[in-house]
Amino acid sequence: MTASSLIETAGVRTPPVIDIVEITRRFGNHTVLDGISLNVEQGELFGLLGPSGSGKTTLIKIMTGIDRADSGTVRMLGEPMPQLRMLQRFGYMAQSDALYSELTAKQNLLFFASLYGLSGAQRKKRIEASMSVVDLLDHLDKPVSAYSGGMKRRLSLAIALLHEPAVLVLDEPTVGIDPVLRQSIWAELLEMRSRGTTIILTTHVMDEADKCDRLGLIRDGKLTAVDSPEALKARTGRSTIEDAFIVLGGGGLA
Ligand SMILES: Nc1ncnc2c1ncn2[C@@H]1O[C@H](COP(=O)(O)OP(=O)(O)OP(=O)(O)O)[C@@H](O)[C@H]1O
Repeated sequence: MTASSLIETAGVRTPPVIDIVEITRRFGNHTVLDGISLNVEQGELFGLLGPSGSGKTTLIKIMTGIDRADSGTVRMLGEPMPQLRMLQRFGYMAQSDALYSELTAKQNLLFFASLYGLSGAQRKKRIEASMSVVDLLDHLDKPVSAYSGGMKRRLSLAIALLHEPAVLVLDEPTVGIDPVLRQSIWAELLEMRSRGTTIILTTHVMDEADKCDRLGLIRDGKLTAVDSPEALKARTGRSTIEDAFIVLGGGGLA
């Protein structure tokens, strides 16, 4: 770990929750991530932005140990990744839903609860709390095959929240979710952050980007800017994040 990757908190050096050093990932001769380094600190809400195909999902998969980098290192909560036992310490919501469609929502939740080591009254409480956040309590016993696309996204988010993980990694969590529910999900994310949860997410939605503590822009395999939304706007003299990133990255984000 580099000296700069440590923060000083009340005299105690706390390692970053995510510590990425010089990650490179190639698919064939296409270098998707080119020497990316990034720290995310405890309790931060960090947003990754970038044009479609810029490598956001690839970086997130490497962070969580689902994919491996060709070179570079990743630590989560001080542990080198990938590591199976870390599954209990972070929640991950993939872009494409990883659900068992022939099972009911509840059976899916019970499966992930056992993976996370939840049982008994705690398991029941957490299933109800997570499904309440995504407004799916009335649909617990429906097979996932009968869920709409948006309901599947919401169930995937409930699964990521199920074990109250220290770290939440969410790949476009609100795609396909209506504006009212999107707001209540954001209220919950902000509440979780205030309780100390570290949240890393990707988004194409600019008002969501504005709610993040810091943003990272990926472009052509590199992190071209990392800063708070306010600082990025001030630095570029633009009033919106979208315009700021066009200045910083030389292109649109969609
Ligand atoms: N398994 C793979 N094999 C080959 N190429 C891949 C693979 N996974 C990703 N890529 C390529 O890597 C690049 C980055 O993809 P990635 O999914 O990380 O982008 P993204 O920024 O998340 O895009 P979006 O915003 O559209 O979700 C793309 O060109 C994609 O085609």
